[in-house]
Amino acid sequence: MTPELMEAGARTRERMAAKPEAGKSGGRAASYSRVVEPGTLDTAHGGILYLEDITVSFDGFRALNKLSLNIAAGELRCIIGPNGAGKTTMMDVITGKTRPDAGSAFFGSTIDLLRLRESQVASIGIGRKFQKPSVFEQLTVFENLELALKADRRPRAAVFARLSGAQLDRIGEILTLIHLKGEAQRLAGLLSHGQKQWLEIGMLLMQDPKLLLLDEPVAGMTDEETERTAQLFVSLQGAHSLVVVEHDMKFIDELTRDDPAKKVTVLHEGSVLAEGSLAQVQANDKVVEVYLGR
Ligand SMILES: Nc1ncnc2c1ncn2[C@@H]1O[C@H](COP(=O)(O)OP(=O)(O)OP(=O)(O)O)[C@@H](O)[C@H]1O
Repeated sequence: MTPELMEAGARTRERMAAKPEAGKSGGRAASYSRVVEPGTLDTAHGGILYLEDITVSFDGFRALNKLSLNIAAGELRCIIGPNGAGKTTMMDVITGKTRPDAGSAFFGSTIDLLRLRESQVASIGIGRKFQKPSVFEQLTVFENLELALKADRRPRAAVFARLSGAQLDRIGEILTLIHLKGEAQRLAGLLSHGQKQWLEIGMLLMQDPKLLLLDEPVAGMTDEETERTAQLFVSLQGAHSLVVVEHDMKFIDELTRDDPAKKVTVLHEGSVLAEGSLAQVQANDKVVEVYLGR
């Protein structure tokens, strides 16, 4: 092989390893290297979420200001930041609820999130948990999970359709994971606040999302429930990617305890102020000034 050919090959490999170009749809480089089904999640380059230079303005006020953030496949990323930092707006952009004025957002290398509607984002494997639990209080825990499995979301249709053995097994697994095995036949409305949060997380897991977005999941939980939730999330990393927005530093500490190098991102005024291990961001003067020192 000539040096020119080797050089050209190296350049092609570099291009293929690069993440998608900002603003372009579909990650052309990825399609050179292997066959990727349209709409299929491609994490071969290691990343599951790429936000680049996202800007969102509300009446001239920049809620997000050239925000860039990359999440690796299987990663559990904690996002902290003071009130108004842009955390919810960032989730809204990822899930198609808010369209940015500028920037790009890719799910894996090839799926351009900015071209999808909110309902499509949910169906490609991005699950979002809002702060307030929204379970069907008049149904049992089991029926809530059953409902989350079904395409037809009307409670009566879902409850009366027969479940396959595999589906029953899956519900059993999730019940164990969310610590509600003993409560399966209990009405969801009778659960504690923390248990309702777990049930809703279980309902998301029934859809087997690749990326879970969790907005202040432990707000209102007891210390014990918070610790169990941290254990649950840590057990999900790897098989799922998780982005956890949280104010509770004790919870962040519990989420990062298995790996002290685990990244924590601090948002401030719509941009990333700092990123690093929990110890690093806690020792960062800018972070102390805008957030932790308050
Ligand atoms: N629909 C909207 N119209 C106008 N301003 C908005 C809108 N949504 C958010 N904002 C503003 O954008 C900024 C970022 O808000 P956002 O809710 O994303 O912050 P946050 O980090 O989630 O805050 P919190 O921790 O309080 O939930 C805030 O100043 C907020 O007032």
